[in-house]
Amino acid sequence: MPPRNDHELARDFAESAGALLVQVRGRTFADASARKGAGDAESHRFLSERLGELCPDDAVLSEEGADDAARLDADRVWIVDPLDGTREFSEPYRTDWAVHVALWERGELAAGAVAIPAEGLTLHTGEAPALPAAVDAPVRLAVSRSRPPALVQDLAAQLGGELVPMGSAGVKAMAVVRGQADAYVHGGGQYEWDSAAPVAVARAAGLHTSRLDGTPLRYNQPDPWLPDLLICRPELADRLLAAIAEMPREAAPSRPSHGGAH
Ligand SMILES: Nc1ncnc2c1ncn2[C@@H]1O[C@H](COP(=O)(O)O)[C@@H](OP(=O)(O)O)[C@H]1O
Ligand SMILES: [Mg+2]
Repeated sequence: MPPRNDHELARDFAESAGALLVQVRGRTFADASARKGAGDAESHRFLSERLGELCPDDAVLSEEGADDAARLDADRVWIVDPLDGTREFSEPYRTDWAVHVALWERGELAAGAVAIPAEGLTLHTGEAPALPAAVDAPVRLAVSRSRPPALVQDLAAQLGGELVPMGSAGVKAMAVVRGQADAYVHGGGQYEWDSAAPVAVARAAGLHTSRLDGTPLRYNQPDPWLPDLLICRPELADRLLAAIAEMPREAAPSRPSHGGAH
């Protein structure tokens, strides 16, 4: 059935790019570095073509594409990460990688989808799952498996919580939506495409989303660097924000050079 609205469009884009990535992964199974390059490039090309075909009047901000300043005057901008968790995609048998497709419309995220193709799962803003009931147990913090920020390790120690390491910003945010973790706390660097779709889906599911200082996450900014975020169950937001405010400030991280939109 053809998509009826922007939520379903976002879901279809993410799901079909994910299906393509599953094929790329199979084809390049023996060569991790070829797999990374082919995954990023082929998913980006596919999404650019589909967006151009189905939404020709909308602007696009993609991790793998050249940034076009025209997006700053556009009413609708698709913010996409064609392959989030590229490192995990390149490792055999891991399932923690994702495709992010979000739609920003006149100042706010209007729709979004996160596909986790290796699990055959796509979560989207048109049909966000109900949050599992809260349980009285140590807080579980989803955290990067390859570069866990010191802030999150200190926070877990302070709260008596547990770290749940995994790859991909989308997979971590969806772990909170799915009840596999209670919060995703990130500091030290990221771009808009890493969090736009995950944040859209998390909001639709009723989660708290903000910067680490509690201020709103803003998208389609001139500079897409958006270095920190908190996504958590709503009943934990005040406690986590208060604890984060007490943490010693880390030195500003050096910003990595970026070969795509920046
Ligand atoms: N300090 C940092 N600076 C820039 N990007 C970062 C970052 N830490 C994490 N990211 C990005 O956030 C995504 C999730 O990372 P992680 O799995 O380590 O939590 C990755 O996206 P990509 O895979 O699209 O590059 C990664 O590049
Ligand atoms: Mg990413």
